[in-house]
Amino acid sequence: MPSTDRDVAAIDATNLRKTYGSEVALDDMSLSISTGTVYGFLGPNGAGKTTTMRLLTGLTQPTAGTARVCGTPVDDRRAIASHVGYLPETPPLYEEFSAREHLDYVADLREIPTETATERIDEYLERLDLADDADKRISTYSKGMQQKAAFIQSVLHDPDVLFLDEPTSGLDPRAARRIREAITDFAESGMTVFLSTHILPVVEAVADELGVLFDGKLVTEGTPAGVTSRVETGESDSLEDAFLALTSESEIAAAAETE
Ligand SMILES: Nc1ncnc2c1ncn2[C@@H]1O[C@H](COP(=O)(O)OP(=O)(O)OP(=O)(O)O)[C@@H](O)[C@H]1O
Repeated sequence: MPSTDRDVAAIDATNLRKTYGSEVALDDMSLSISTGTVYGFLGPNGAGKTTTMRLLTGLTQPTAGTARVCGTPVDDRRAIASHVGYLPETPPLYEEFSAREHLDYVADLREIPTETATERIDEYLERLDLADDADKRISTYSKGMQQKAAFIQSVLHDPDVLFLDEPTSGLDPRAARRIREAITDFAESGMTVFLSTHILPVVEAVADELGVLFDGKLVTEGTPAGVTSRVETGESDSLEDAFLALTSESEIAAAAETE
């Protein structure tokens, strides 16, 4: 069970900015996300989603601004590591290991007591239908099987805040449903889940709140239903229409600013 104090925001970012040379990846972005929230993070390619997650997990440093996760500054990498779990878009896995060996190794690095680790690993392997293949080498796995192993790796230490980059990418419908169910269960147990995905039905199914990022700026926030109803698309009332309308409005505004 995550140990977060519910009075402290799970994620608190103020005026975050990240540049790579002349490229502005993130521009003055502020966020406050309460404990136990499933936060859907949407944005077109190149909007700055991965950059945001790398900043909030302490993997990269901001050019300006500050961020805290569970009250801990993200530049305190050692302390942050115990609070966060991160499933990146291309997860690092030791392909010569089996999933079980890999997960045992990660549990060891995380200093999870052996008995607890074995219990969790068995439970997750079972839950994600990976138990029968757990002793085969990861190099023989399909993309979806690798994604499942990486997902287990990201939650093994029972983090307070879980960052997921396209967690259902490459998964068949049954596996995708298992991940969605796991996300909902985690949130019920008090974990905060920060979910970046292009798969809008996943956001609609699990997110309590969402934020839309465009060109390094947060252009809207709210509940999925709130965002959908606030945006007059003139078409159907779907989150997809709202997302497309928001990001094209932002594109027009950004073009006008540069004229
Ligand atoms: N290491 C880097 N060096 C230079 N530019 C970078 C670097 N990482 C990201 N960028 C630039 O920052 C911007 C934001 O990239 P980022 O990967 O955060 O976007 P994203 O929203 O995650 O995109 P996608 O949905 O395609 O994964 C892009 O213009 C990208 O080219």
